[in-house]
Amino acid sequence: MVAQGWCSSYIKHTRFLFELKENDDLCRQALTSGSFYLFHNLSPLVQKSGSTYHAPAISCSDLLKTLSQYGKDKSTLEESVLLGCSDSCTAEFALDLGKLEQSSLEKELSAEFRDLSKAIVKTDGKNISLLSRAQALLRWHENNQYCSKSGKPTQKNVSGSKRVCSSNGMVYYPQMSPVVITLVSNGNRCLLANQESFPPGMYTALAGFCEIGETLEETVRREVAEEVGLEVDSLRYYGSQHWPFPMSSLMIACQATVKDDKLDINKAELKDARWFSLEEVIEALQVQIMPPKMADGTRPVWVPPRFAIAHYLIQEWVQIQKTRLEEKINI
Ligand SMILES: NC(=O)C1=CN([C@@H]2O[C@H](COP(=O)(O)OP(=O)(O)OC[C@H]3O[C@@H](n4cnc5c(N)ncnc54)[C@H](O)[C@@H]3O)[C@@H](O)[C@H]2O)C=CC1
Ligand SMILES: [Mg+2]
Repeated sequence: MVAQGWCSSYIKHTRFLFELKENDDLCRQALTSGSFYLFHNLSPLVQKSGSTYHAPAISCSDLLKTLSQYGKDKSTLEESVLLGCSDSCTAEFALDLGKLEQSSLEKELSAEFRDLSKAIVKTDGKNISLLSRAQALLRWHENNQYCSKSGKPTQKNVSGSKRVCSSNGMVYYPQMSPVVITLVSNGNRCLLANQESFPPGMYTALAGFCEIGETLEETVRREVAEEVGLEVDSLRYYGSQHWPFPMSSLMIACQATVKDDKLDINKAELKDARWFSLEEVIEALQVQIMPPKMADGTRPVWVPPRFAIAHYLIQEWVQIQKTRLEEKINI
């Protein structure tokens, strides 16, 4: 049994959450003293402060007061999913109130439900990962209410770490799809691509879903060959990020090099792909997102903003190029 308030270190937090995930009674108890991030049909509740959004954590007592206005009681809390815990080990949950009327809820809570893909640009870093995780988990539960084998309903455990089929006991765990995102470099220049579905003028590193049975390295080699007709020569892991759009993905970012740089663009996948010099990439990193059209009717090239791992992957390439240049000058 874990008492509240005793844990402060990362390991203690992790063990606390581990118990909550699997122990329904303990998690039910944590619900009554937890804090809640609210959603409405997968749009998070946010409050504007200046030009940024902040997701308010609603206490259990405040939430129960709000729910009571709609004739709901504490049994509604069990529709929540566990997200994590605060430094003082208050369990944090996400709850979708999509069945209640949106505008009256917004008035009641003095905040708004905003589409995450739009709100994310203005949301602070810690809130972005929390809301991404919450939305992905809520969406997974919404989409997995029936067993794919028996067609019978599945039941969520209290924390939401799994669903179990009521007829055959099959256990379903929240899923995400691995995606590689690769910044290809030929030494002096890097390759950025644009897809039909991207906002106008946005260029980024090559991305692609892993296929069943592939290693990460195989996916990178296949995607680069498929999309731009190049053979990867070397590959280095950079970092990863959970990405909630359009479903839940684990973005695995890599730096790759190629020897040959003649592009053969797959037009079914990409609208355009180009080699960019260090100066051009530095310029693109400085362009605001969704820039207005220039005098000639085109838009300046821009890259994904700071909430996307692509941004940091591109920044790292710039840093490496700058260091190389400095080393050359110092020789
Ligand atoms: N966080 C970041 O920095 C960035 C994230 N991305 C994300 O990467 C993802 C993949 O990029 P794409 O070039 O679109 O991938 P892609 O090159 O693999 O093409 C997408 C196609 O792959 C197929 N596919 C295979 N497995 C799939 C699955 N599990 N889910 C959906 N489609 C699947 C579908 O036919 C789909 O049309 C996108 O969802 C995009 O949002 C893309 C660039 C930057
Ligand atoms: Mg792709």
